Amino acid sequence: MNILIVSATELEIADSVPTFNHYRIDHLVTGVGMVATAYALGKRLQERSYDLLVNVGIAGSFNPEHELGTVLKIKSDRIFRFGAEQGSSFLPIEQMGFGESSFSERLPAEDLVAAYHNLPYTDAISVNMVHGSAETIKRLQTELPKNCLESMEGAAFFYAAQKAGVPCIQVRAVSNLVEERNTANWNIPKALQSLNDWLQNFLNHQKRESDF
Ligand SMILES: O=C(O)c1cccc(C(=O)CC[C@H]2O[C@@H](n3cnc4c(=O)[nH]cnc43)[C@H](O)[C@@H]2O)c1
Repeated sequence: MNILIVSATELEIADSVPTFNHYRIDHLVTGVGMVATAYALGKRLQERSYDLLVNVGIAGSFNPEHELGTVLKIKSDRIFRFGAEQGSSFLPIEQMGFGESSFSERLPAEDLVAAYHNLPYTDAISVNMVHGSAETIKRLQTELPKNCLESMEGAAFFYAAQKAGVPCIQVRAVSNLVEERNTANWNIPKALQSLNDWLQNFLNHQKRESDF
């Protein structure tokens, strides 16, 4: 199985580069945000073909009970607030007739190993502006699924993969709660450790399985 690992930053995958090299697995660092991700992944998929795209990264969680470092797989991811204001309400892009805002994982024909299946699923939103106002966050906690995560790339990753017709999965580790901005509460090292532990375990099992 020819796998491409996709992350927004070098930092998010740095600890796993020796594993990528060992198995000759490609990786792509897109830059932060949906525009950078869609461009970089779209370009790469014009140049090379893959059996599976794996987006990994850190994320914020809307669930205040989430322990930092928790690793989750993303079932579907939505470009947040993609549409138009209509008076005091919001008109989604779907209702405007200009496309879609929500995109999902697509599993490959070859079964994935237990390291993937054993992860809990959640949904996510992708934002251009990280939420940091207590008022907005309180409202979103009632609107979004309880364990919803927030990143700046996931929906664009699924979008580019869907456009190219390539199976795709997304796995994120919680680095922070989505709360009034206070980066002193973040634990990026813990999230990176659990994300990369998971990634290396997944690749070790998946590559061994595929090679038999
Ligand atoms: O300094 C800040 O306010 C800040 C806010 C969000 C992210 C960062 C980063 O340095 C990491 C960028 C990277 O992390 C993902 N991420 C992590 N937590 C969140 C979040 O709460 N909301 C949205 N994105 C988040 C994101 O996908 C970026 O690629 C610094």
